[in-house]
Amino acid sequence: MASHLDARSLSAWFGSRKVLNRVSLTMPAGRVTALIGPSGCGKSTFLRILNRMHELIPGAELAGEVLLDGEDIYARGRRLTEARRDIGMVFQKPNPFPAMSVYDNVTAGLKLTGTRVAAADRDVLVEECLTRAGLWKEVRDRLRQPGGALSGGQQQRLCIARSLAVRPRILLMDEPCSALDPTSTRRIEETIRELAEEVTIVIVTHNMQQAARVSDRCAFFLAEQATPGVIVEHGPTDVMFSSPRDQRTADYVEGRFG
Ligand SMILES: Nc1ncnc2c1ncn2[C@@H]1O[C@H](COP(=O)(O)OP(=O)(O)OP(=O)(O)O)[C@@H](O)[C@H]1O
Repeated sequence: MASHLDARSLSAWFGSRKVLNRVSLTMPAGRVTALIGPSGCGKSTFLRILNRMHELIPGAELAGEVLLDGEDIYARGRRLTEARRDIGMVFQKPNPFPAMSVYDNVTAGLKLTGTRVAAADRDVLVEECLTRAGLWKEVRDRLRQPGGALSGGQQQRLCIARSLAVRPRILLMDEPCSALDPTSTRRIEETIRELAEEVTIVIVTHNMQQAARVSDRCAFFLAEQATPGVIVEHGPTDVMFSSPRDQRTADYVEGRFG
């Protein structure tokens, strides 16, 4: 069952510099939401707030609420590890443990998040996650080889499989294809579409074609003239691309700036 995520009036600071101002966005269950906007407008910061990674940066502050199926992940008594298990993250650069086997890479997150899986069930879990990440057929005969021996695109799908192993409710992806070639990019995009029914996905992308291909909804972030980032407009992807309400959205999606 996919979950929904609600960001309510999120503001963020690095030291005294405010970089997000009262940003609210609903990311519906079982949908892919793309965060788009020029460099430096706060997309990655917003994403890091969604799974409590922002607070790890020295000097970083935030205000607002993040509700996962109605429950605030920042509420007192909610543990950091709980939010991290429920809300997984895939980064720009594939980051498998290079010397660890493909198999062990998939199960690496279990211990870290305190997820128990009986030894007898691990083979099934590894196959399931690699299948869902669209990698099983390519690696089933290489499960004991190091993760670092895979191609860049395969490594990124291995990272997706690793994220899935702890059964997240939400998957955040920060420019997951920017280090990949076009073929690997298309493969990851297919994987995103296949996963979307079960896991709610939020993806940051600079590639407008990619946003149009993979997302159901889009949010356009902008930080004008050194003001903090805000969401100018959000809505169904086809509307954002074909008939945006705001001229700045139209200019951005048509490639006139950023
Ligand atoms: N660790 C940090 N310390 C200080 N300032 C930071 C830090 N990380 C980001 N910032 C600043 O916060 C603002 C928002 O950055 P962020 O990375 O969230 O933007 P972005 O929209 O994701 O950009 P890009 O598309 O280039 O990745 C920028 O002005 C950036 O310089």
